[in-house]
Amino acid sequence: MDRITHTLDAPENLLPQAGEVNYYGPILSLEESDRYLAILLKDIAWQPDEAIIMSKHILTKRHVAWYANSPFQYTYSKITKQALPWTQDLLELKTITEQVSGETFNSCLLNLYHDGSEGMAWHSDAEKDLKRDGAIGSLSLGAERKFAFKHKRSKETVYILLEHGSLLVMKGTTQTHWLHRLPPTKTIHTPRVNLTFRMIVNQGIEVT
Ligand SMILES: O=C(O)CCC(=O)C(=O)O
Ligand SMILES: [Fe+2]
Repeated sequence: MDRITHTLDAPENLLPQAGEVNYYGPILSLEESDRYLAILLKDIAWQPDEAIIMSKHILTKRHVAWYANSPFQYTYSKITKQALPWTQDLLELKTITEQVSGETFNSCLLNLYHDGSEGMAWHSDAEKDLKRDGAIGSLSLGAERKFAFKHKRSKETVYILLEHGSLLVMKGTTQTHWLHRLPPTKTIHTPRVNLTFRMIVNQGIEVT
């Protein structure tokens, strides 16, 4: 598969206004997708996500992990996490995502949804440590799940199915004007791994 050609023909913007979301479909072969899914399920340092919501300490069923170029600290849902060094497989997936999207990333937040009962609520990824209007490259492996965008003011909603081995790129003012979520579903009984490649800019808090 000649992945580099994809940068020349970025797919149409899925959003009708105020942001840019490109869905490239599967960018890995089925064999590569199956292989990376099995490796990531086994090798990633998966842990429940922690958050402080309305003064309550929450541990999610969904598991997460955080990798980056250097041991950045990253604050997300009021909890500060420290990045782990890239594994070989994550670096390969980062390179592929960069080649296809034409973007550059220095970190990756991974999510493991064990089955359809786990999802992610409406949010936007606009934390202060993220590059403003920077691209987020979202690679999906495993169970095919529905993903939704909702415009913050008009409430207009856009849905997309995220296939095994596929890439979705969110950029421009998407995080300013749109929320996104992964709805839970009763019909999925197998795991999904999602990798969101990001660009962290607040290097002042990098731990060396
Ligand atoms: O699982 C997904 O596809 C999206 C995850 C997400 O939105 C995030 O990690 O911020
Ligand atoms: Fe997100």
